[in-house]
Formats: sequence, C-alpha cells, structure tokens
Amino acid sequence: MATSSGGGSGSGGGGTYSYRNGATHSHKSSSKLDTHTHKPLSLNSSSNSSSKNHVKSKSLGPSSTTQRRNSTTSKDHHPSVPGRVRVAVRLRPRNAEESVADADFADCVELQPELKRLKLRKNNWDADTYAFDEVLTEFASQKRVYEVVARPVVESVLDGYNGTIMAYGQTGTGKTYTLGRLGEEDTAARGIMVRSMEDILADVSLETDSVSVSYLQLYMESIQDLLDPANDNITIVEDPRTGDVSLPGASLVEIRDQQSFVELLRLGEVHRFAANTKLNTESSRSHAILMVHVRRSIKGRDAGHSSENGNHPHSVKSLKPPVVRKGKLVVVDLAGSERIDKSGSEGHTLEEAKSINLSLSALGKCINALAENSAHVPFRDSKLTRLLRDSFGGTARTSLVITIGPSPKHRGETASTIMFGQRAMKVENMVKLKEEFDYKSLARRLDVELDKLIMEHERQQKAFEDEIERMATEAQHRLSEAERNYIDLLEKEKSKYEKDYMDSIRKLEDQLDMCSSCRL
Ligand SMILES: Nc1ncnc2c1ncn2[C@@H]1O[C@H](COP(=O)(O)OP(=O)(O)OP(=O)(O)O)[C@@H](O)[C@H]1O
Repeated sequence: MATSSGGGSGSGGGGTYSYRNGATHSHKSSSKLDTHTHKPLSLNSSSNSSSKNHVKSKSLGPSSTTQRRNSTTSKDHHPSVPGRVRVAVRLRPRNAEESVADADFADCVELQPELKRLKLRKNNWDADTYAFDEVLTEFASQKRVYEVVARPVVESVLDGYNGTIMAYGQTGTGKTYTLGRLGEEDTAARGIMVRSMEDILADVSLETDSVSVSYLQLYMESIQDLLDPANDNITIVEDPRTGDVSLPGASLVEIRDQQSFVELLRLGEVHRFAANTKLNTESSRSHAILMVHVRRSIKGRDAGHSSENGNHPHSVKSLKPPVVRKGKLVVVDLAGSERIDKSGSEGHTLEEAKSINLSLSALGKCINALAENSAHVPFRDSKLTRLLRDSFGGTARTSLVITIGPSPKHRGETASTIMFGQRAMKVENMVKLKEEFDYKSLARRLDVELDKLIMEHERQQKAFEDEIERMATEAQHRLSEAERNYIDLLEKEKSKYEKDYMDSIRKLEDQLDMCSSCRL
C-alpha cells in the first residue's frame, strides 16, 4: 500500500487542494486546537509521528468538467499524485425528541463553519476545538453537502481514479440521509448516491463509455447482493499484481439513465429491508455499499480511425489500441458506530454489535496504520477493510463525512466520531490513474478493419471480373464485326472477280466470233 510521507509535489493542476467551493485550505487539520491559544495540540504520540510526516497535499487534478475534458494527455506509466483523505463533519438538526428532552441544554457541539472548526463542549466553560476540511451545519443543504463532500471524488472517478465516499457516525445521525436519500418527492433532498450518478451520466458518452453498478450489504462478515438477494455470500477477490479489489459474484447492472438507477437503488433498499427483517435486525446494523464502475474511452487518442482521417488504413498507428480509463466510485453507508457497552446488547444483538465493532475498529486500525505510515496496514482483519483496500488510503481519492447529533446525552459517541474523523484526516493517499490499453476493443476494431478489407477485396475482384467479361464481350463483338467485314470484303472481291471473269469470257467470245467471221 503506497502512502506518501513527503514531497507533496502532485501533478495535475498544482496548488493546494481544496473543496471546489471552499477557499484554498492548508492542512493543519489533523489536530485538536487549544480553545484559548488556537495552537495545534497533538492528539497522541501517534499523531506526533504522523504530523512530522505530514505534508500539505497538492491538487488532486483538474476539477472542472472543461478542464477534465481537456486533460487527455498520454499517461502510459500510471502517474500517482498524493491526496489526503478529506473529512467533513455534518451536524444533524435536533429531532423532535431532542427538542423536548434537551430543551434546557445547549448542544454538545458548536460549529464555526467559516473557520472550518468544531467545538466539542466539555462543560459550560470549556471546549475542545477541532479543525476539519469542511464543517457542515444543521442548515447545510443536500446540494452543498454533495458539492463539498462528493463532487471532487466523482470528478476524479470520471478522470479514471478510484474514489470513495464514506459516512461514519452514530445511528440516527444522518448517514443514510446524507448518502442514500432518493429525493423523489422533494428533489432538493437527493442524497450523494443519486447526485453522483447524475453528474456521472451527464459527463459520459453512452456510445463509447459505460457505467455499471453493484449494490451490496455487508452484515456479520457476509456480503449480500442487494440486487439479487439469493446471492448472499459473495467473495472478495484481490488482484495480487495490481491490488485491485473485485466482487466477481456480485450483480453488475449497466446504467443508461438516471431513472433506472433510482429504481435500482429503490429495489436495493427493498431487498435490504426484506433481508434485515428476515435476519431480525435493522438496516443500521449493516454496511451498505454502492459500487459504480465507470469505463471511458479516451477520445483524440484513438489512432484506429486513421483511414477515416484519410491516412492509409494499414498504418502502424492503427495497431495502437484505444486507451480506456477505469474509475470506481465506492459509496459506503457504514453501520452505526455506537459502542457495545452503551447499546446494552445481548445474544444475537451482541454478536451483531461485535461484528460491527470488529469491522469499524478494523477500519479505525487501518486508518491509524495509514496515518502513521506503518509498514503493515491490517486490511485483512475484516471484510469491510478488505473491500475498501483499493479505495481507502491506497490508490483512491477518499472523502469521509462524519455525522453527529447535537444531543449532550451522546457526547461520548460524538467525541469518538470526531476522533475517528481526525485520525482519517491524516491518511495520505497515493492516487493512481487507472488507465490501460483496450486490447479487446483493438481486436474488435481490427475485425471490423479486416471485414472492410475483405469486402473491398471482394468488390475489386468483382470489378476485375466484370471488366474481363466486358473486354471479352467487346473483343467478341469486334471479332464478329471483323469477321462480318472480312466476309463482306471477300464477297465484294468474289463478285468483282466473277464479274471480271465474265467480262473476260465475254471478250474472248467476242474475239472468237470476230475470228470466225474473218475466216469465213
Ligand atoms: N441533515 C438532516 N436534516 C434533516 N433531517 C435529518 C438530517 N440528517 C438526518 N435526518 C433525519 O434523522 C433521522 C435519522 O437519519 P438517518 O436514518 O439518515 O441516520 P443514520 O445515521 O443513517 O442511521 P442508521 O445508522 O440507523 O442507519 C431520519 O429521520 C432523517 O430524516
């Protein structure tokens, strides 16, 4: 797993990376700030070591669609640019229950969005302050949340990178609201999944590119297909050479329009609900994972159309396969992060809680290891981390939104969510462009080329045969005409000789007559 500890000289755009609609932002963010001095304080010894290693992340590449369309330069050696995991915190508004129960109490957090800081109240007079990449208040619209949390990741997926958007937080704090809302009655409520697909479909060309999705649930260390519920024990396959993670057993549905994607999400939700009812559990106890595979062919680099450009079809260039960029977007709605001791679980619920705990703590351990640049990152400890291996801290661009509630009753959970987000901010990714030659499409193109050549050959053969036939017919005509002319000529000659002969006979007869009369 490649992590970057120095340099920070990323290519593709230059400048310090910031969310698109935010100000340029330097990363002192993996730190708790002293409330009074606002000086960064270390969280623990590990943060010391990591902060030594921490460098400012450079731009993750062109962010606008226009720039993206123009950035199709040849990159045969997949270049890597570093990019830190971006972490946004989102506060859910008080719900009805909290409005009544906590009426006399201040919220446990105070947000300072313009400073991108959050204050976690310890008591009435003291608070810890934390910096995040983005601080989203209870008034933040779904559109804004999409723009700051997800759009940069979606854009990099369209550029051929892997990207991950995760929501982490206690049950009921708005993870599903943030990621999974379909927004059918109220389009303004559309969540990150729906908005991501809108942007993807708006940017790809369905003639040359393809978009396909898998939708899964990870429950008690077993991966279930939300698009095909009978398929409930999917295995994870890791490519030892590239490190790519795939789920060959999962349904992969090609998406051609937004409506069919929304239908698919709805179907997934129905299956998720049914599966969880059968298992006597709640959806919040499983992780929901949406995988979107975007495969794009790179225009302007496809040398295969040389014949169309007026060049010779057999030029060497036509043997260069077209380039495809493959991006994978993984959107993970993590299970509720509450601790076992607090949930007071027993029996099956305890096992379930342990399983969630196992996967979330494995995720936490991987985050710690990545943040500390450890040689070993324990990805293999859980299915969740195995699944995210190529999407988190590795070769992917990652955005994490941590969701919190305002209630002082859940201060402990809120604090632990904040700590999780703080650690994730230290994870440096080494982003890799996933670009490869498309040999299959080259073979297809060569087949088409061959068919064209065969047709052309057949056409020329036929034209040649037609020409031979035409010439033979013409020769035949000429021969017949010559024959006719010759016969005419012979006839004329014959008539002439016959006439001359008759004339000579007549002359001789006349002469003979004259001699006979003289002799008499
Ligand atoms: N930002 C928000 N604005 C308005 N309502 C919200 C917001 N976030 C969450 N809610 C509401 O809070 C409730 C819980 O949200 P949600 O189900 O998304 O939480 P969750 O974190 O996904 O929970 P679980 O872990 O149980 O799945 C829902 O009724 C949701 O509509």
